[in-house]
Amino acid sequence: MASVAFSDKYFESLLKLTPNEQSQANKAVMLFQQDRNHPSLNYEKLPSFRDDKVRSIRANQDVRIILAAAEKEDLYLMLYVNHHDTAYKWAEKRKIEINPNTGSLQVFTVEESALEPASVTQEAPAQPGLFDAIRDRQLLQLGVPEDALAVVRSMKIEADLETALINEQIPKDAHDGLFMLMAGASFEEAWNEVVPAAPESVDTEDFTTALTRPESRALFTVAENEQALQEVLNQSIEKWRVFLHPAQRRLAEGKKNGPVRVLGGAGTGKTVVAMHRAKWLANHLDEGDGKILFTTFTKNLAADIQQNLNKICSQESLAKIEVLNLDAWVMNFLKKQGYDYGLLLDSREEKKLWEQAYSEKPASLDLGMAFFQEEWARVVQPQSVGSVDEYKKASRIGRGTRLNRQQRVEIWPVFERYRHLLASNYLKETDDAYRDARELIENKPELRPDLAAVIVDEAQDMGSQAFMLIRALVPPGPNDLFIVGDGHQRIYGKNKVVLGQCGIDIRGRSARLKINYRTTDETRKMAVSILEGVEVDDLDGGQDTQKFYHSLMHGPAPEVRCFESMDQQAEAILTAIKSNDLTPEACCVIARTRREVNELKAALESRQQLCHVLEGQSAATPDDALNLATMHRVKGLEFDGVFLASANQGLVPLDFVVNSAADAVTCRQRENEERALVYVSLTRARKLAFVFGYGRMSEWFSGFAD
Ligand SMILES: Nc1ncnc2c1ncn2[C@@H]1O[C@H](COP(=O)(O)OP(=O)(O)OP(=O)(O)O)[C@@H](O)[C@H]1O
Repeated sequence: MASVAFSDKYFESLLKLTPNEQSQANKAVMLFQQDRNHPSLNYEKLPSFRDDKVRSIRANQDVRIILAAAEKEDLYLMLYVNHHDTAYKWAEKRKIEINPNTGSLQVFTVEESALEPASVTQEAPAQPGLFDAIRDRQLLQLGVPEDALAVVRSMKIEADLETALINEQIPKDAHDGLFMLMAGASFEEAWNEVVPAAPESVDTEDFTTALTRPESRALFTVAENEQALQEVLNQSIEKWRVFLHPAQRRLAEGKKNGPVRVLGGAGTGKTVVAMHRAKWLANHLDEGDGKILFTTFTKNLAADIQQNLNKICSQESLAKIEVLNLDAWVMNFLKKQGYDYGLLLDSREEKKLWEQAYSEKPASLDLGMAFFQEEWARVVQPQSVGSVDEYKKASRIGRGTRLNRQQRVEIWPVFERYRHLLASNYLKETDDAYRDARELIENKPELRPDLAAVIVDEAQDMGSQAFMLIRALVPPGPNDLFIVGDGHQRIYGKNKVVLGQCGIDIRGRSARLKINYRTTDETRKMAVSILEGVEVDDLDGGQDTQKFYHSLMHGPAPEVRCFESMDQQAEAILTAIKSNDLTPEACCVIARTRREVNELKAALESRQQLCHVLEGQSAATPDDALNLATMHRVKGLEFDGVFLASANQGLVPLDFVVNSAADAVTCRQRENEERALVYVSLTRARKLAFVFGYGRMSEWFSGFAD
């Protein structure tokens, strides 16, 4: 029986047809797989098609499917579907080839006269080309098809590269390398990134082998038999939409020799990769290997991930994956061992305990309560300091207030009292619970949960105790840990973790994702500019960078406006939703504090706008209701339209948080976290972002205001 493969473009075009036409197209493909010469299909090659392999079949009287045939291999690649004239026009200029250098399957347009590319700028001929410094041979090595060399050579400005991609004059995999060159990478850097496993030899007639390469699988889904074909056609729209980029696929699939760390800016598909990794592991685990724990920092994100996994995994795979935020996992585990403590999660209760402990402070030292809380969170807890002797020796690198040994001895009773208060109230901080669970497992290996692998999302918000526990959960070995995170999005005041110091050795197994699939480049740029100057870590003691982080989508730059009052701001939000053809339920109004969210809600409701505040694990947004949330709550989510609202002085950054820091170093850390919150908020936008304020606009946006 024939094998059928579908390109991403095929699904993209299929989704634009009516449901009836989609189902007719699906039926035609099913019939084609059984009997390609069935008379109703009218399988034919038109003389106007440039590529000899391109054919068409009928889905109904008007709709045509364009495909490429590798008849010797009984393999057919569905490329495009549309109404008759549009489909044929599309087919005329298409070429489908196996790239002789990279081995990937490429689909691209060849213009009538390749030397006269339609898309390039009309700049003066004297202007240098974007890729003048690169030889033809190098361009070919990066996967540029020979037929596209002329187009590449005629590119003068950044927009030319993008137009060529949009017009499909260069294949997607070749675009990646060209983009890196344009952004300043050397040829070697670009080549290592986009062709990390160059094939030794390529048979340009062997389509079956070409389809197995990650570069091709980023574009094609293969169905080898009838059942597989049914599955592909019946799968959810979400699945049709996401074709893993080769860089994502390489991470998600295959055996790894130990812990893997994946970094990447917002929207680069880290969670998607982590989910596909879970799926791959579940499909490749042997009987009796144990389960996969997929864990995150927040409960809400775990719930979202479970929902999305349900869409991409079979029931059998799902049964092998447990999705739970780490706090919940650790408390379940400890309760089963008879642990009698609750987690201290209520900040008011925490404050009460600190006020009592603070009474132990020596009168001779002028240190505020905030100092003790920070010292506890950044020194005592992460290093498991349990006695005054240990505290005398503890590392205080990065702390802004100096303390000599004698002073450490003098203030230790405050921490001792705090610990005592926790114990007498049957409370533990999360770090204590992580440590207790780890020690239990280390002392009694038979208690170690039956896990084959742990996948960690939002790793930047987890501290060293969390990672030491995670390390203890699975024995070191192949496929053990898969960790994804982004230091730019650290918003919960945690110390930077150094994985190597938690026994997690990621050397040689780390990667960085660079393409933002969610946000337009204009919004992304504004979000990144807020973080300018902030040093961001790579979770392992080094520095992260946003070099080559980009987005392929474009739109207007976020509109920044300051109004006279909250009321005017609310009115402007509603006007912007209407005038930009957005629906309220696909938008979110994001503010820094819960109180501000409530004020916005009142102002919007007084204008008869139904509102839906996202809190905890909220139910689905009702039709016509506008989402509202705090900056913390939108982590991991996405919306068509995002309103970063009440971006006023005093609120962004939140004065109270920044100014209550005990010293200059902590003050800077907190300000950086406030910047990260803005970065997270803006990068939730799929189509449009707005930054609105009233009274006095935040200084961070004064440069953008009109
Ligand atoms: N290869 C891809 N093709 C198309 N869409 C993709 C691809 N990878 C990811 N996406 C989409 O991009 C969006 C962002 O993905 P995801 O949430 O995994 O990113 P992330 O890096 O975890 O983001 P953040 O750190 O901001 O939460 C999602 O809508 C996802 O479906």
